[in-house]
Amino acid sequence: MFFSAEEEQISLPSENAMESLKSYPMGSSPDSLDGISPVSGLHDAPTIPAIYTDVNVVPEHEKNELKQLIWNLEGEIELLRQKQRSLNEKRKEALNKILDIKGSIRALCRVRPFLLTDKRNIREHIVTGPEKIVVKLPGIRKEFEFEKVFLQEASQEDVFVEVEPILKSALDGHNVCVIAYGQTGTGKTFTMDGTNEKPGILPRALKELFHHQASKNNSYSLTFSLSMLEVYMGNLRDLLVPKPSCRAYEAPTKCNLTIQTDSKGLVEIEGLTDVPIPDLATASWWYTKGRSVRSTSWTNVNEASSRSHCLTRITIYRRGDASEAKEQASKLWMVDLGGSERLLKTGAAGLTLDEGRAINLSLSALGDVIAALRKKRGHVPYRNSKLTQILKDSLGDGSKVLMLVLVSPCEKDVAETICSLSFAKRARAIESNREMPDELKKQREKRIMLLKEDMREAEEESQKVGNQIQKAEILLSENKSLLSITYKLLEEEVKAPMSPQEDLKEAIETPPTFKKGIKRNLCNSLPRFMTSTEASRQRKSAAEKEIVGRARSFRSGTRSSIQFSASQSHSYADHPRFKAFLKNSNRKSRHAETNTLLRESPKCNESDSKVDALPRSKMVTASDPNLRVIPRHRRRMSDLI
Ligand SMILES: Nc1ncnc2c1ncn2[C@@H]1O[C@H](COP(=O)(O)OP(=O)(O)OP(=O)(O)O)[C@@H](O)[C@H]1O
Repeated sequence: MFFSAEEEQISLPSENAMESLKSYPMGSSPDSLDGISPVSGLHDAPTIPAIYTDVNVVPEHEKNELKQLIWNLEGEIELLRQKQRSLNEKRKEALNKILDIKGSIRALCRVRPFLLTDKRNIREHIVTGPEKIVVKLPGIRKEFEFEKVFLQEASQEDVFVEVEPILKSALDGHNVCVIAYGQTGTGKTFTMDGTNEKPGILPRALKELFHHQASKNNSYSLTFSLSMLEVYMGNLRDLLVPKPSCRAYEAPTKCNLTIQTDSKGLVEIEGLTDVPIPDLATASWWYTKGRSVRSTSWTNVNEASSRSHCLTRITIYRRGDASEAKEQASKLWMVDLGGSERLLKTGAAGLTLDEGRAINLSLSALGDVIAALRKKRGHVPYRNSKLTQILKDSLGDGSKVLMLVLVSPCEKDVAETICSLSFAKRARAIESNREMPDELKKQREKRIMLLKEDMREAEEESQKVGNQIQKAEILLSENKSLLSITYKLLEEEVKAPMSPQEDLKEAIETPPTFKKGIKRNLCNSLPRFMTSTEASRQRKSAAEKEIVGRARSFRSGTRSSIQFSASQSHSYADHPRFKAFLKNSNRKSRHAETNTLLRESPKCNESDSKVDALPRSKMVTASDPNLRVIPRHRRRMSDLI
């Protein structure tokens, strides 16, 4: 158990012992053997004194202390877990309050930068501020307030920062929706999916989810699954089916999924593929696959215009520890809506015209639902479109919605821009800042700041507690391993108790061939056939080196692992009880070793020396895996020299 460097000498014969052994004449026994009755036959054969050593240096009280330490550690880990849970609750509460103040339906606006194909006007008709956007046309001035307006130079990262709180809300168990809305070609797909160089919200969200999953700061475990579908011409099409090469009308089975709502109001789409995503690589693979089969076509406005609403669902499964055994599932919807468009402008005809009509109809239904929710109307018209039916349990009570309105900077798009901004204004859940008295506005901002501070503190504290839990768990598992080794030793001891008399009896029954390893210089009178050969001596010397080496590595390994944990875990290493235990253990080990050494020497001269041979099964060999820890194992002197 707690070995010291000196202990390795326990198993080695001292010079005196060697001398005393040499001084015994062959066939005689030392005085100390007087008490043992002679066994017939023993005197006929040359009596080889042997030394037995006992390397079991784990006294009973130390094992009990170890058990106590494990018990204490388990208790303290549980307390830390409770603390972490309450900190997480505190953080969650603060986040909910922030989101409630901001509104359960938040609206942000992003203005797309000019593209190479855009015609730029000298006169600016769109003026943007951090929270407002003003559209100016001759005789018209329209101002729209938003929680945030992203200017043309805003990066994908800037946008994602605003999405993160809603992501945390999803991780906390809420159903949430991030919806990109806007005219064709304004950057909805760019914002949601992005490019390889500039990843959008969805790939960043996946990365963030897995980052959170790996974080040790959780008192729960997380798993995720992914589904992707598009609402195309009023039909649902699974984007993750094995061979999704069809258009909606070509494969009715997977292209016309049905939506079910259970008694609790939870929505499920029958037959929709839901793939588990154990890691980011798998998630990215499925996501790329789903994206690649989305229906797009060329229009006057966008050469790869999305002709459908694309919905990506990440289901978050959250399982707490034993006290919170029930698994919770929440949905994170990422919705890239089809472009809102005036059909004449896009040059749509035939199928594309029908697609545009279908998109517009469902967008209008979505607007109605959001407006009804905002006004807290008794009836919410979810059933008016497939899109709103699917999102029913993620738009209503307890859910959070983030709507990103994408607009074009071009003058030719002004009418569309005003339509999109009006849609978002209708959807906003709270009164805009402009309509709020200054005093109230300030109070609101201050409250949000305080809550953010609370959230940050709780997060930091929870992180620290998470680290403490991790360190305590390492320490606990080390101590458990030590204890299990100890019990293994005890079991072995129980299985094979060996009294000196038994040893003696067995020695008598041992075939004489076993005596091969006895050295001639120990007993000059040994017959030549009983002495070891040069090869066997070399083997034994190698075996002995291995024995010593193993013992040393075990001891140093054991100690270093404890020191590692102790130095890592401030809370436990600094704990007076733990310090005392380690100190005590080391002291006791040394004490035990010294005692063993003192005890063993006379023992060698007593009963053991009368036994000249043990069967191989009772001997410790270099290849014995239990050698490092065998209690009371006995080694014959003759095997070591
Ligand atoms: N913020 C931006 N920065 C750089 N390029 C952008 C940005 N937003 C959009 N674009 C570019 O504008 C073009 C149209 O964008 P995108 O396809 O995302 O529009 P959309 O709104 O999804 O259109 P549709 O509704 O027809 O699918 C793309 O070439 C895209 O790379």
